[in-house]
Amino acid sequence: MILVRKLTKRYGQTLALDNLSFEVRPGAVTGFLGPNGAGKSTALRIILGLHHPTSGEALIGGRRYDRIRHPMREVGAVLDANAAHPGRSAVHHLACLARSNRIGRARVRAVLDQVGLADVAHKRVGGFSLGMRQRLGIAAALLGDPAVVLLDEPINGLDATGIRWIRSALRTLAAEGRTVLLSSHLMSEMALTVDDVLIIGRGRLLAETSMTEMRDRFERDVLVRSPRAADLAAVLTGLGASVTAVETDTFVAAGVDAPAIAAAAAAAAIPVHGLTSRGATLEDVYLQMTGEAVEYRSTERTAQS
Ligand SMILES: Nc1ncnc2c1ncn2[C@@H]1O[C@H](COP(=O)(O)OP(=O)(O)OP(=O)(O)O)[C@@H](O)[C@H]1O
Repeated sequence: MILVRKLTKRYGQTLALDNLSFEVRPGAVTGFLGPNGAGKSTALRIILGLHHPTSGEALIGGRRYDRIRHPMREVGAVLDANAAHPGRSAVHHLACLARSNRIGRARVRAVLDQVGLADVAHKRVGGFSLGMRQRLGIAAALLGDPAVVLLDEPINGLDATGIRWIRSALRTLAAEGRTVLLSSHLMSEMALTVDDVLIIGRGRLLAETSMTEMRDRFERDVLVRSPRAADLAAVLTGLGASVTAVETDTFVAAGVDAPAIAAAAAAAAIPVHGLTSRGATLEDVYLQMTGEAVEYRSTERTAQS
């Protein structure tokens, strides 16, 4: 569990975090989303004790990072996929980290297996692709078998195979009961990856919600096509939906989602030729939210100057 309470961080004139509070629960993948400069890295660095907040605090399992006796055993982080020295082999890199953190050598082999790098364990990191370096970063983060895992932009720049691998690795970590927090500036990267989402803009929390709730809130109605449109419309009205005819074979249903329409049509043996969920896409909603945050900030700045 990560708890961030009233975190404020100033860098000179820049207010990077502005009274930011949120919680990240165990057993789920949480996305930390915001445009460039929103304050994501600053918050992650404060959680990891690398930067000091101007005020407020960040707690991991109830304690500040600098009060944790064996940090690698409680929290693992991947801030930079290029953190390993290019001249070292993967196994050497991990063995050094394990030794300096008093972690048994057996964990090195275990994490290499876990991230699928066992076959290239003795190869120099300099020859690794970005996807392999990202896996090595995750292996390093998992060395101490921590309950909390933080990743800064882990998907950025990866190819489709790398993205698929990261997604399933994060799902596994969450299913093991760990707290998993990853940052990104792209909603498209988060939509298929995370359970919960925190959206920040200009250092402020804009939304703290689940992906399911985001979808439910913004996918508004369904365009339905059926050769027996009138019959299907009557069935859906009976279920409490409101229906507006568009053409003889097409109508719009609100208050009922596409899976429920499909199920109702199947139960009544009515053929369906098309179901299209409509409304703002997650990307639209995100851009609208963060765009407003940018506008708010520019007004504030003008007022101050
Ligand atoms: N060490 C620093 N000194 C001065 N200003 C900084 C420092 N680190 C961050 N900032 C500023 O604080 C704000 C938040 O930056 P931060 O890097 O945390 O955002 P971010 O959401 O991680 O962005 P990105 O997606 O671009 O990495 C920005 O205005 C940035 O310029």
